[in-house]
Amino acid sequence: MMILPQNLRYSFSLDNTPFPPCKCDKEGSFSSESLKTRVPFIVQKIITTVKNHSSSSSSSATSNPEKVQEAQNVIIKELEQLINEMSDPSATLSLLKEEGDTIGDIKQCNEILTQYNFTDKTWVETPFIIWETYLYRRVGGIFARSKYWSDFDYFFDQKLETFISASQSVSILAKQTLADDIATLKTSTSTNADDSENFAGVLKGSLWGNQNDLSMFPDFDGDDFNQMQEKRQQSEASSAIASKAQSIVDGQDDDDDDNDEKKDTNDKVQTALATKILEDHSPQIWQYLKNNVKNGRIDIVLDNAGYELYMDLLLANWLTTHGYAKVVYFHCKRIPWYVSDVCKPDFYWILNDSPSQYRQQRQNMVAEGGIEALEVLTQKWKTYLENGTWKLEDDLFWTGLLPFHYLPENANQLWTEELTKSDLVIFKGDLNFRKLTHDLSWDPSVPFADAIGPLASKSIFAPPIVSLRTTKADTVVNVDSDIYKALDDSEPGWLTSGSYSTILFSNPRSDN
Ligand SMILES: O=P(O)(O)OC[C@@]1(O)O[C@H](CO)[C@@H](O)[C@@H]1O
Repeated sequence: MMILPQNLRYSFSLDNTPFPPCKCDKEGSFSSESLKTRVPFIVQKIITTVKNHSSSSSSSATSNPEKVQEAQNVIIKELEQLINEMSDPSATLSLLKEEGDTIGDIKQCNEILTQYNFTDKTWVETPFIIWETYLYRRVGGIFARSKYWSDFDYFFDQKLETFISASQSVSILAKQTLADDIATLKTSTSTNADDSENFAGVLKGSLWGNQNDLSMFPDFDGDDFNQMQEKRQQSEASSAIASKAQSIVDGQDDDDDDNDEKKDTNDKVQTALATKILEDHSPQIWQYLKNNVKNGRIDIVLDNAGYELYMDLLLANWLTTHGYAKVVYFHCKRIPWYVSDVCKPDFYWILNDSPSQYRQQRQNMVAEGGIEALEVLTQKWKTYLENGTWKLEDDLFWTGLLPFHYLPENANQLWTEELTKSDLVIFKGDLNFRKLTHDLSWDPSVPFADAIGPLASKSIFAPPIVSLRTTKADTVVNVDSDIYKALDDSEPGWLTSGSYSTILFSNPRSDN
């Protein structure tokens, strides 16, 4: 493990980080491909979506079709301009247009762009996390400044596809969850041992739900939920991994002196490759919950809508029903974000509309009794929202340009009034992980708590933090060097395939 010196842990600044930020300067890298093809494709798809919507959801739209059309043309022009800038090697990040931008954080965004001279940097020179976030914020501004399109979610239809097409899985899980709920209510015989296994199950369900991220599959058409899983498997060289693991095992007799050490290494590598969880802190999280949290406050910083959100709701449901959470705060995005991130309407859609959508579209593709179970569950979740057991918030910090190292100083209210009062803050997904770790080219063995800097600091009352992430970008921390090397040697593209994951925990409130 590489431990960072204290002074480097806490003194982050955008232009002074302990490791270099991930950028697009390496030909063929994920970030460089993102700038060249993946992200422009996403913007192009927004243009198509806008063209296909002759009117927006705005109520004034129908009475003013010409104005709507005019506004549509302006939006398309600005989006095309954005695509051109991304491919222009001399273009720098321009300031966001302020006039008419109603999102609420335009001044702060432009201050950051100016303060760190991003307006003098080309896209290639700008850290990946900054330009990519800037891109989604700029698209948000283009719509927000348009009178007739300001409430239009250009990703909405795509977002629900993963939920609709996962009807089998959703309905089976609804039935199982309902059965567990009833059993828990009827008896108080559930023991901590049962809880431990059940908790690991819902936690890992929420973890793997993160594979369903449409910014990595912008052409996903929703016909088949398995299509996305299959695509992931195509990028896995499973046999290569198996043979690598085998060669490590075979090599264990080579040198008798190092036998025990080698066996430990082999076991560790094999377990990681078999479970696909490269570092798993779930036992520590469970110990913390069991011993410290009863009727507590849990926060979940959400990632993707649709199927992933459903898995997060099942996790929250379990924590609530089993008495660990008295209140769960869900944090979602204010504006459409990284294609499939949850906004408030996506959350309400699952609670209000998903059972009827299944009735209309998927009658024959759900488990028997599954829709009824989903109805009961979603009804219960609506009651949770109504009576304040669950709360849904969309602070603008989550769609701001800054990594989370700057959260305590830059989102004071969110930090002091909300997150520091939490017993556990669960950050979902890859983007949240990148923002937690500043998206640097870390030495992979740097501990999670070191990489998140101030968010692991006792002195500012940082809460216990969990990151549940399937790996879809180049940044990795808290992964054993042997495991990292085994994958790097055997499986090109493993870092960004989403096939591997980490469950990481930092607890600044513990005495250790
Ligand atoms: O946060 P999520 O949904 O898990 O992932 C978002 C994501 O697809 O966007 C980035 C590039 O756009 C990737 O690094 C990352 O995986």
